[in-house]
Amino acid sequence: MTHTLTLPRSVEWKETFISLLDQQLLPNTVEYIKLHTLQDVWDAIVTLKVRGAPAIGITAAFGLALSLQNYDVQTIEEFKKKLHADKEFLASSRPTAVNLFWALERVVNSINNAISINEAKTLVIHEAIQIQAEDEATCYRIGDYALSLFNKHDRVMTICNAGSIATAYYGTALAPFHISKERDIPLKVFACETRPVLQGSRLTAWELQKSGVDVTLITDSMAAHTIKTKGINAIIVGADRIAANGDTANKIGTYGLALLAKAFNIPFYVAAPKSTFDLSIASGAEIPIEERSAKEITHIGDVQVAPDNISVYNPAFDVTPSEFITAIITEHGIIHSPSVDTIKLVLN
Ligand SMILES: CSC[C@H]1O[C@H](OP(=O)(O)O)[C@H](O)[C@@H]1O
Repeated sequence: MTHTLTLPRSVEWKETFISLLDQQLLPNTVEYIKLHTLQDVWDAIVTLKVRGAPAIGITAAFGLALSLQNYDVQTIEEFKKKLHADKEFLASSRPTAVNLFWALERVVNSINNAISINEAKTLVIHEAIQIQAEDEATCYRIGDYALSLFNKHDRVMTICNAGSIATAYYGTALAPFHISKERDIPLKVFACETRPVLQGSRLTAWELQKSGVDVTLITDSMAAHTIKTKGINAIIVGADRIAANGDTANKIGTYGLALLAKAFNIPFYVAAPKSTFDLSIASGAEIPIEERSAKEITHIGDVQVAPDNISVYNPAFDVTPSEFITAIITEHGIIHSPSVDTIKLVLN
């Protein structure tokens, strides 16, 4: 028997505004806010009201489609100049997830041959809608491929949230779990809470529980003990930027899980769309790692949990070398033992 899924969506295009699920309020409050300006979109990305590489790219694309409705320009050249400036502004919001830059570039390039302002406006809106629609189909394919790697009763660990709300729908690393419910496959998930922003406890636990998936929440420090005592069969994570050799940037803590997977001799999978690959960089050494505010670590909500004036280091991502990655699961197929050659083979 199959179950019909109804998963939460991160963002919706409403023509005169963007409807956004405010992920900072989850899991206690499910609230969709209205974004009316480019500044609203920039703020939403910077403050993680929307987060997750594909969801950031989709929201930024809709941000351009929203902003152009207020352009006071007379020529297509002026239009293109303003759109480029808006693109640069949104590109300054977060540095690591390549989907942001990929989506912005794709929208701006969509009007390269436009000869009128009206034509350009239509093309931008169409391209942004296309990006979201394609990502939903992409995530389903990733989930389908990922599911083929698991056995029916596997216990799988994950970190952060690479779920439906981090993408257009379904998610990447969480897609197999959602789809497993559609197919009555009883996978069990162990979700790391993912300090400091708690995307695991606040978002993944919430999302999987809503979907009816068997999910157990652990703290990040429990990962090794849980793998040993709970018989974890595999680890699957999302990605924010993958270099040409397969080195992968993902939420901080991911690299540690990859090392644990090696130590326990269990597979470590990365689930990511082609749009998360940055083939312009040779290795993970070139991936910019976002550092966020100290308050994310010294406070939990409004409660201070560290002494005043303490030094803090808050990298939001780390890079897992490709040698620790068993396979990268994409919509074009599974890249086993990721390398320059195996990536080219599957993606081209
Ligand atoms: C499907 S991409 C999800 C990816 O993005 C997360 O980072 P953030 O919550 O800071 O945007 C994390 O790295 C996830 O794996």
